[in-house]
Amino acid sequence: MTFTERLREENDATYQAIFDHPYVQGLKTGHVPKNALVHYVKQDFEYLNAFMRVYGLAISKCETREEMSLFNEQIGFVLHSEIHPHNNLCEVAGVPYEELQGYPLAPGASHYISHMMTTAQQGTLGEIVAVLLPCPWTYLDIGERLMKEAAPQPGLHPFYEWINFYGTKSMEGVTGKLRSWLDRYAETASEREKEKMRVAFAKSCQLELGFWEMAYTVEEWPVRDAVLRR
Ligand SMILES: Cc1ncc(CN)c(N)n1
Repeated sequence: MTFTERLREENDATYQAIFDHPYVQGLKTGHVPKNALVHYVKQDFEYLNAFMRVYGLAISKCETREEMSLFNEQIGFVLHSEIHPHNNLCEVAGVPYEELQGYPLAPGASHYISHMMTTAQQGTLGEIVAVLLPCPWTYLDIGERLMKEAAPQPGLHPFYEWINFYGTKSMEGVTGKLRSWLDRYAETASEREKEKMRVAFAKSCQLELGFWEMAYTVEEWPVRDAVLRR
């Protein structure tokens, strides 16, 4: 069993809880409340900005051009492709995408971003890849399962574009590349470093689940106006 196969097995319960979450099930049935769609896009726009910053920090630790190119490509993917699923959610909500950008982070998004940033600043490249991998991998899992279970048709299912984006090839490429790099890093990592990778990966999986919950419950800070914008 490879290192990443083991990570997937160890976190299977979290993957399943993500798929069973009412937000994800709402994407399947075509019924997600408008305020949950809006909250998700506001928070995910900021999350993906942070994700690109983490790729930037990873590049600062790369030894080879091959590694630099991997992270550089992924920044391009987030910038130019991952806007499509956001646009789908905005269309269903009936709100222009531009109106949902630049909002303060809710607690769930803030926690996840802090976890990625701390790992990016303090960790090795292997730990950084481990902290990032659940992002594409859990969405690939959701997308593939929704493609099978909802079998959405263009023009008939409101979230067809979203499901089609994550359920087809787009996430497979990035997930496969990050997995093979992580397996490679794990081959030469010490037991202590591998343990840190396992913890970083598991925590990101949990925070993926927390992100859906944050969006579904439209989570805000307890005293909303007391929080600074960023
Ligand atoms: C929180 C989160 N996780 C994963 C993805 C898919 N890249 C996303 N857009 N947002």
